[in-house]
Amino acid sequence: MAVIEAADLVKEFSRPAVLPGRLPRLRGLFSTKRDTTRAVNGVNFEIEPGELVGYLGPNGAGKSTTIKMLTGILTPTSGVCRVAGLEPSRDRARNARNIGVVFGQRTQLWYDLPLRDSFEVLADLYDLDRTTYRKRVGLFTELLDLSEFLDTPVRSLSLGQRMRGDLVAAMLHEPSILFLDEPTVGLDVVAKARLTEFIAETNRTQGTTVVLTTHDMEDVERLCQRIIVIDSGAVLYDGDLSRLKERFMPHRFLVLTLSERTPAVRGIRRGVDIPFATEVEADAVGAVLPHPERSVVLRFDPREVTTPELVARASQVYQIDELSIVDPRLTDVISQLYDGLLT
Ligand SMILES: Nc1ncnc2c1ncn2[C@@H]1O[C@H](COP(=O)(O)OP(=O)(O)OP(=O)(O)O)[C@@H](O)[C@H]1O
Repeated sequence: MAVIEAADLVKEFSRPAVLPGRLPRLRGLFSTKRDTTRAVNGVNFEIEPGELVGYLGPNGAGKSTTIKMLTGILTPTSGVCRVAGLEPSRDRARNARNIGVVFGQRTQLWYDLPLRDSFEVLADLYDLDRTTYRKRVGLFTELLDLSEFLDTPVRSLSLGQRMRGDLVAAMLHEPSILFLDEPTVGLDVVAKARLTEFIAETNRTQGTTVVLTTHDMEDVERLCQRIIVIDSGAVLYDGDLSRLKERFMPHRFLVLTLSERTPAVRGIRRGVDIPFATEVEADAVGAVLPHPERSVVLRFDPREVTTPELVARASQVYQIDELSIVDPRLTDVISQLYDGLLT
């Protein structure tokens, strides 16, 4: 049975209309006109216990608004959401016991207190006994490499340390559901790797259900089996990441660096026809090529031609120094989805 459900979920924000003319703010005070934004526009999905789902979409798509409804911070305008059987906005306190939340843009830790004190306050809030509290703080801070910062005031922590602190705070009561809204934004590669490893491990070993919003496709590739993509408040795609890739990214790239001895490298490239492969611009692979002036990028579909076959054919035509196979980037497919280019 689904642990998180959204059924025809809608959220509208309304505010006094901005009126034309002089002193618009003052005029707004006396006007009954309002502007309405439909941030979430009839969203439906069901998430099963133990799933790790990426909730993706361009800026302003309605991701955070959905998460805020699922955490009980916002009340839906219409439709329903349920989290572990509860309607979050009606049962906020009980819902809070089942969920952990991290908003990457905002901390739930007390800025002037040492990290440890924030954890203590939260432990009191959740009625944790001392032994459980110590065990969990010990375990989580060790896993997230945070033990040496327990006595540092939050305001003196780096962004990565603070974010890891936020994750510990969200996990102290061992919630069965985690909502992570851009948890890796602004982190360096090491901090990001530590955080994503922790999330994956928690999902794997504890069976924690995780809903993750992010703009970072590396996080998505590393963590999510399933993605829900929304735009303008409505679901564009809901399904397995691997199926999305099979459907929209079946091709691969063979990148050849031609030998310097190849006479008139660029001349030779023109008009060459290799069956089952199409020569494309170097930027199609999305990586910096070490020798762009003598590189050839061939796009091919592995269902039509195997890599050894293609390499054999290419070597009949080119003198090759090096070659590599590159997968297309998820980020390209996702942006095409956002742009309505994929159906
Ligand atoms: N409190 C609010 N009052 C009015 N409009 C709001 C409010 N919160 C969000 N919105 C609007 O609702 C829409 C969806 O915003 P939301 O923050 O959910 O998007 P998002 O997908 O999380 O975007 P981002 O990736 O930029 O964080 C946007 O047009 C935003 O301006």
